[in-house]
Amino acid sequence: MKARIVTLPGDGVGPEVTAAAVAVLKTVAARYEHVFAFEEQLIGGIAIDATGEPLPAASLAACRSADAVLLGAVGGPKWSDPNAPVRPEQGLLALRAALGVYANLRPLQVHPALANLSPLKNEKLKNIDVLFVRELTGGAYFGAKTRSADVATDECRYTVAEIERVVRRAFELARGRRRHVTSVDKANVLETSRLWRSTVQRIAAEYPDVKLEHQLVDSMAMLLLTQPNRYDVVVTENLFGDILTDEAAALAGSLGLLPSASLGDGKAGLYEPIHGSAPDIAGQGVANPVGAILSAALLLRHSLGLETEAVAIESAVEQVLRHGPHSRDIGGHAGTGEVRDAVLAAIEDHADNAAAFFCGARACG
Ligand SMILES: NC(=O)C1=CN([C@@H]2O[C@H](COP(=O)(O)OP(=O)(O)OC[C@H]3O[C@@H](n4cnc5c(N)ncnc54)[C@H](O)[C@@H]3O)[C@@H](O)[C@H]2O)C=CC1
Ligand SMILES: CC(C)CC(=O)C(=O)O
Ligand SMILES: [Mg+2]
Repeated sequence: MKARIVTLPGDGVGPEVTAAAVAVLKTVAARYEHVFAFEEQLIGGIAIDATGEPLPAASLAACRSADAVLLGAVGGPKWSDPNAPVRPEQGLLALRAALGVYANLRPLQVHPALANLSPLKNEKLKNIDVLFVRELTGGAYFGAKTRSADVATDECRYTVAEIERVVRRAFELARGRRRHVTSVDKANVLETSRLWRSTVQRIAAEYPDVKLEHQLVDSMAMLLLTQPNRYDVVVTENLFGDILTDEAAALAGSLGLLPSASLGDGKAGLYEPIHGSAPDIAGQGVANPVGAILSAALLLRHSLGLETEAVAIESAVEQVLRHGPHSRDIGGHAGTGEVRDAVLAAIEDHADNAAAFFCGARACG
């Protein structure tokens, strides 16, 4: 198949991990006979430096017409002055809103080879398979902001329509999994959460085959650590989802491991690791590329419909996590390039084995 993929490497480790993910996609294209055309565009701090804008019009136009967008990360100390007139993160928020990607899927699994890195005891880490569905284009990140000398406000606003569409997506996804949705809110205090909860309750009636439970976000933060294997699909609003998924990444062993897919109503999507620009390690060639590489797998699955190829990447990553090489954040000494090369080699192996199996089954020469 032919596809146009826009890459937005961004800032800090963003370019390092995006380059690894692009290398993986190029290997998949060569091996499985697809034609992926890549177009790199600016976003974030690097875009501010070049154009004064965190999301230049040319970048947005390219993203709007792409089959999928692969993003690294934005932000960093250079652009973090609280009084700065414009910030890199505004570019990412504007992109998510403009593309209408309201459902941010953040899968969490814990690889047994990394269980010792988790702050939890090993027995708590068995059978963890959670899909977070984070609302991505509403809530406090997008509400009106005010600021005077001694008071500031961030409006948290949700409409019923915004809640309905992401909650329906969560229930649909649960039907392909263990049919259990946990909706996380703060309905004992926040009006937006009471609207969230009553909307979830109403939508749940359309899915009688899916079990629903509600959980307040503060106790959910605790339960994620004490009973993480209880959860299947967790749906929540933007800010809560942002925080809970970084917490969840600690169970897996590193923030550098988790991918994400941001989807709207069409096929096109935005794919990015859940981590930020990691300024503390940027430029050293040591960032873990696994979150970005697994985001590329999600891109193949959700935007291009290439399930076999997505599984090939995921199996390759599984093999590398099992046998190494490992980057520094997960206890190894390998650089980003070494991990990338190991994943590329494992993809080739996976494809060779699949071809041998196919030939064996057909008794071809
Ligand atoms: N989607 C995005 O573009 C996001 C951007 N940010 C921005 O990133 C900047 C830094 O934010 P932080 O709170 O420090 O979060 P961060 O996610 O960049 O880093 C937190 C910690 O995780 C480590 N880490 C992150 N990714 C890693 C990787 N791939 N391999 C190994 N270690 C990794 C970092 O070294 C750091 O110790 C800020 O400007 C923030 O606004 C933060 C989160 C998301
Ligand atoms: C706008 C981003 C910096 C928010 C964030 O941390 C995220 O989406 O994970
Ligand atoms: Mg975050």
